[in-house]
Amino acid sequence: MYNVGVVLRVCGRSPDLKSVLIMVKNLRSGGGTETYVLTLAQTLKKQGYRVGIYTSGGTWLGFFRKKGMRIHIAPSYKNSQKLLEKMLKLYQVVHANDQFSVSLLATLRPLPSQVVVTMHGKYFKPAAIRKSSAIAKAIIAVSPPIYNYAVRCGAKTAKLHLIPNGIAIETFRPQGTKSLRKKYKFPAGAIVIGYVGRFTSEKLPLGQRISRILRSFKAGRPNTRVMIAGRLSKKYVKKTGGYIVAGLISNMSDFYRSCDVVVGTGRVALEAIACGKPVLAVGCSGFVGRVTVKNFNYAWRRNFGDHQNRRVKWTDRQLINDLNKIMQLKKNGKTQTHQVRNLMIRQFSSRSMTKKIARLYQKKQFNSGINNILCYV
Ligand SMILES: CC(=O)N[C@H]1[C@@H](OP(=O)(O)OP(=O)(O)OC[C@H]2O[C@@H](n3ccc(=O)[nH]c3=O)[C@H](O)[C@@H]2O)O[C@H](CO)[C@@H](O)[C@@H]1O
Ligand SMILES: O=P([O-])([O-])O[C@@H]1[C@@H](O)[C@H](O)[C@@H](O)[C@H](O)[C@@H]1O
Repeated sequence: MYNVGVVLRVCGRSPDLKSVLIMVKNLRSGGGTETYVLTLAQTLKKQGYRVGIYTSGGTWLGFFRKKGMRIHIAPSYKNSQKLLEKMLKLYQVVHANDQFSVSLLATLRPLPSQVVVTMHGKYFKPAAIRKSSAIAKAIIAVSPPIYNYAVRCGAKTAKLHLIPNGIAIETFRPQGTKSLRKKYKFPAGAIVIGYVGRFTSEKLPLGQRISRILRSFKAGRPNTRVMIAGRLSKKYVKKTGGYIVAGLISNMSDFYRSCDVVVGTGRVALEAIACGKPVLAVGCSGFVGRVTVKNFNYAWRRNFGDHQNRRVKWTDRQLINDLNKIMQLKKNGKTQTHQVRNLMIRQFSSRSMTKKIARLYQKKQFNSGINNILCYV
């Protein structure tokens, strides 16, 4: 019997790289980096990959374990070279998701050869981007502004790939329960507006501002209810009758389905669209407004308000006007929402994201940077 690896090598190809160690220093609850990692890991597993997660732990460790993830804990992350070297013998590819992981990988000797890095936001410092460019065979930017930012920081374009976030559309779908309406005893015909985002770091002022606007929007509208969700929302926002502060939610699809409109950005916007809801996109970098078929591409090129080359100011009035418009849309609005969902599903499913990423895992040669960007926009 021939050994498959030997046969492939004789043919000039390397064996399939079907095991991946995904690195993320912190597993914090309700964060986009964490849900990206979880979605990627689950989809890879479905496609036959062996997946491990290398982390120092965090408040979402139990949640990840419950989802069946194999976790390798390095309590002292920064100094965990010995453990990481051991782990790297068990996996063929390593996929880093933050700058701490890149820095740790860069201290190994010899350097691992099969490194892929995803940049989720501008919090990747320029030095970490240059390090990624030196050690990785591929760097993924999750949106065009992050791609441009990486280029400006000195990443080699031949290694850069624009691959948008992917959403598990089998979980985030219109069909299913709307149990939060029952839990919070909303009347049958209530109009429910939901805001979702972590109340930490750069997203704290955004969350506080939107919560304030929604509170005043609700006043004088007895049939309207507001639900605020996200890590630490309970610390920063006060609940009052009909204005619910739900805190951290672990079953987000149920939350979206319980809403009539969702305000959010980044993955939140994509997930709510997948659940068939009209979305008002506003994020750390600016305001997009209602996501429509017409502005869908514009919205995605800004990661639904989270990423932009320059931060753009917006007014409370813009958000209120768009909310009013969404409330007034009836049948026509439903058709639009359905069409937006179709666009989303075509481009942002976890299957299609993982397919593109798996191609990078298998990749040996680099294309020119121009090809990389044209493939995905
Ligand atoms: C400022 C910035 O650059 N942020 C980026 C960061 O995510 P960031 O952490 O800012 O968050 P996102 O809004 O993209 O996603 C939040 C995630 O947390 C989940 N959630 C939220 C609240 C809650 O109570 N429970 C819960 O599970 C949501 O379902 C969602 O999947 O990485 C994401 C993935 O590449 C990008 O899309 C974001 O643009
Ligand atoms: O700032 P914080 O909320 O402690 O942690 C956050 C993570 O939960 C999030 O997933 C990531 O995308 C952010 O950049 C940040 O690291």
